Amino acid sequence: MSDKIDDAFMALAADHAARKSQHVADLFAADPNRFADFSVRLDDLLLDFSKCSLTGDTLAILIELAQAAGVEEKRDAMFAGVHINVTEDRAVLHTALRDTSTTPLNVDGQDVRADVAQVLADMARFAEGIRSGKLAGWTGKPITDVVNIGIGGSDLGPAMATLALAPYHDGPRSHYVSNVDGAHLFDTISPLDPASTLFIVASKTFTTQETMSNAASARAWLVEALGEPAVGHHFAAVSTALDKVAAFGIAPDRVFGFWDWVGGRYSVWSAIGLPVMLAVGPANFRRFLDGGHAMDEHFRSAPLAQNLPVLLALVGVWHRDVCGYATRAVIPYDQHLSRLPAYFQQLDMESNGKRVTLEGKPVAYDTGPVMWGEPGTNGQHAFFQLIHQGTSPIPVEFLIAAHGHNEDKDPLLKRQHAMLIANCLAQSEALMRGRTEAEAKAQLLAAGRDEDTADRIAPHRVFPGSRPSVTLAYDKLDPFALGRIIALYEHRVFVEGAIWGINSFDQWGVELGKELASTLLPAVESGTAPDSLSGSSAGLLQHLTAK
Ligand SMILES: O=P(O)(O)OC[C@H]1O[C@H](O)[C@H](O)[C@@H](O)[C@@H]1O
Repeated sequence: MSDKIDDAFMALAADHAARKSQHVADLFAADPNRFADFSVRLDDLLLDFSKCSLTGDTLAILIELAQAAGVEEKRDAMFAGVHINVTEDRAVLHTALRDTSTTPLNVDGQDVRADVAQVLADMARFAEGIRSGKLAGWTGKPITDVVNIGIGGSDLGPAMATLALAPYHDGPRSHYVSNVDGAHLFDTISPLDPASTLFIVASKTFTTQETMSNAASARAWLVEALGEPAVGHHFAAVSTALDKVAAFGIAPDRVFGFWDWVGGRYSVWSAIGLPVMLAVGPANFRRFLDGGHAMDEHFRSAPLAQNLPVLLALVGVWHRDVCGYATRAVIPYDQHLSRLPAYFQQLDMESNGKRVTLEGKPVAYDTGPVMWGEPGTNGQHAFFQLIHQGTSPIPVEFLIAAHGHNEDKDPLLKRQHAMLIANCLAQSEALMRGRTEAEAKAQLLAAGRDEDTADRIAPHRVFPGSRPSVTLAYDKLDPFALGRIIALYEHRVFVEGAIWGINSFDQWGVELGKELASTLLPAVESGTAPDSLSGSSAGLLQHLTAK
């Protein structure tokens, strides 16, 4: 870490220490412009971070920190195709997947623009064929159900986006199978008709154990019902490893490629998005890409102090490294975003859950926090107790649309959307404002409780307040808005990783478990624990394989 970065962190720590007992409500009282000063817009997308404990001075130091960490230079290197993923020696160019410009973009001597456009055109042709019924199943029945078999980045992105875009879903029904637990595949396909089912085998590497075993089982199910020759009509594949796909026996015109410069958790914009395109159609998929591109342009051009991904990241760094908060919750007040927390968990935690710098040295500051969440209002009735009154503050990221999709259909549904907004605002307001013991007691007395009871109960009804949250508000969750939100979070992860000096684009931490699982499979099947196994694992293996 450079001296300038250390200096900035030291200045932030001093600022935090000096204002530790300051209540955010007092910051609002002191500054009538606080909302305007601590919120930023990109068209209808508004990021409000005024309910966090930052002041203008804090923000100025955070911007210096971003400059000292070289965020702008690193961003430009990413967009230019420099191999910033140094441990895998790869460029990081998911942004190229949503860019329609024709200016050449050379990656390792190859202009990727034409490749991207070609795969998108192939996907659209295939999607239109399936959606129109022209590309039918083996017996001539049109495809009514699409089952995506993939895991991690080959599952979470398209599954999240398909659900998010449910109001635009006019293609075949979508299903997602990921878990190696055969129950996932079995429960999904049992009710389906093989003659009208299409499987998409989605795997960047085409070696992932879960996906390969689910694909083999799905193939066997299909062959048993329709015979071997039917396979070609009921399978498609998405991968960077085209040689391995060919070995699986999927016809080349049903194979959609992508490239090693697209990370798995950044791949929903690539052919991995095929099931989304099948669900909502190529035009809506294009709008999703356009939304991502709009955020890319903003990220590249807006000054740091007005840059949404940069500000979201700086607030994240403030909470993680200066305030010391170990987790952050993402709570979409949008039922269509109910898979967003799971998607963000991979995006954020697989990217920034790192303990060494780009140079392989231990990091000097805490890196990625635990990210978790559930949709609102459900979370309110489950874990919000701890967020309001637990001993460790948890920064919350609220997402809310000004308009729902159904509100024009029925006044009751319009009212429900108003209730959704009211609940979302109420939560962030309550977290920030809190309730003092005197207020709690006065309320109890007003409700007719006697003095002794009020004294006894009041401490339990105190909310400390000053609990941080940001709110991301948008007009309506359409494909464009979704693309913008996803790209915003991608770039936020990038900026945080750049400040911490880590590689946000590898994932070596998932390897050891995978290696051990493949060596343990024969032991589980034979019931004999290898000598190298710890007493615990050997004991468990014996217990699980005893009969
Ligand atoms: O797409 P695949 O090659 O099958 O990989 C699926 C997933 O598995 C891996 O273990 C990685 O941790 C993920 O980043 C990846 O998205």
